[in-house]
Amino acid sequence: MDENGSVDRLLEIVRAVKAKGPLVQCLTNYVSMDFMANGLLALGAQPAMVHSPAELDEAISKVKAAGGAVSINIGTLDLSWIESFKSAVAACKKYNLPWVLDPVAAGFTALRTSTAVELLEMGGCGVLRGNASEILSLSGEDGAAKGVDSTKGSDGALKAAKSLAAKYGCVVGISGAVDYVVSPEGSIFSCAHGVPMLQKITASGCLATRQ
Ligand SMILES: Nc1ncnc2c1ncn2[C@@H]1O[C@H](COP(=O)(O)OP(=O)(O)O)[C@@H](O)[C@H]1O
Ligand SMILES: Cc1ncsc1CCOP(=O)(O)O
Repeated sequence: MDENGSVDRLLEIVRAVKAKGPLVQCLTNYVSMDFMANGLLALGAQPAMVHSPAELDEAISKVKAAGGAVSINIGTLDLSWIESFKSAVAACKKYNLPWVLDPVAAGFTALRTSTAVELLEMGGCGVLRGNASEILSLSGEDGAAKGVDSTKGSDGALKAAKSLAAKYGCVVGISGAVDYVVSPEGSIFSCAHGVPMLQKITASGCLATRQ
């Protein structure tokens, strides 16, 4: 973390997560399901991949009661996933539970950009985390996404992240060589500890969003 951040505070948060073992309900893509479940277990959380509209309301009410979290990842988008995402956001709003969004490949196709924007417009997003191309495209710029990957550096998306954070009242994370976290008020935390090899395995960004 930079001079504004605190490694001690970060470690404190990691320890608190391990102590609590939060239930994290994920609506995520087929590519990352197993990797994300294992990554959450490694962190000390308890993953549950639940995405059917037939059980989302009940599941999310129980996640709320358990003090857990809901995360939405649009990675393998289709019309039935969109229905699930909207049901999940509606249930999060009903139970007053903030949710996390990973707008995978926003900007690569119009459906991905519009779906992510529609979900954000529904309200209640607590954290939005994407790569630079995704964050730029959500703020209306040309993010030049190359499929699920970014062609831009994370610092190039800082202005867009600030504007999205203010507009939707959520924390915005941009991953890349330097990971940035922007608060709704515009404070910026940075972590210049990118791991280039993480670009060589799929779903590392998906996992980062969950954590
Ligand atoms: N150019 C880079 N140099 C070093 N590390 C990187 C770079 N790009 C991404 N990473 C690492 O990969 C992680 C996942 O980020 P990223 O690849 O941007 O996510 P996504 O999979 O959503 O595109 C980051 O947290 C960072 O550690
Ligand atoms: C390759 C791929 N295709 C659809 S989802 C997915 C995984 C994307 O993972 P990440 O956004 O972490 O690169």
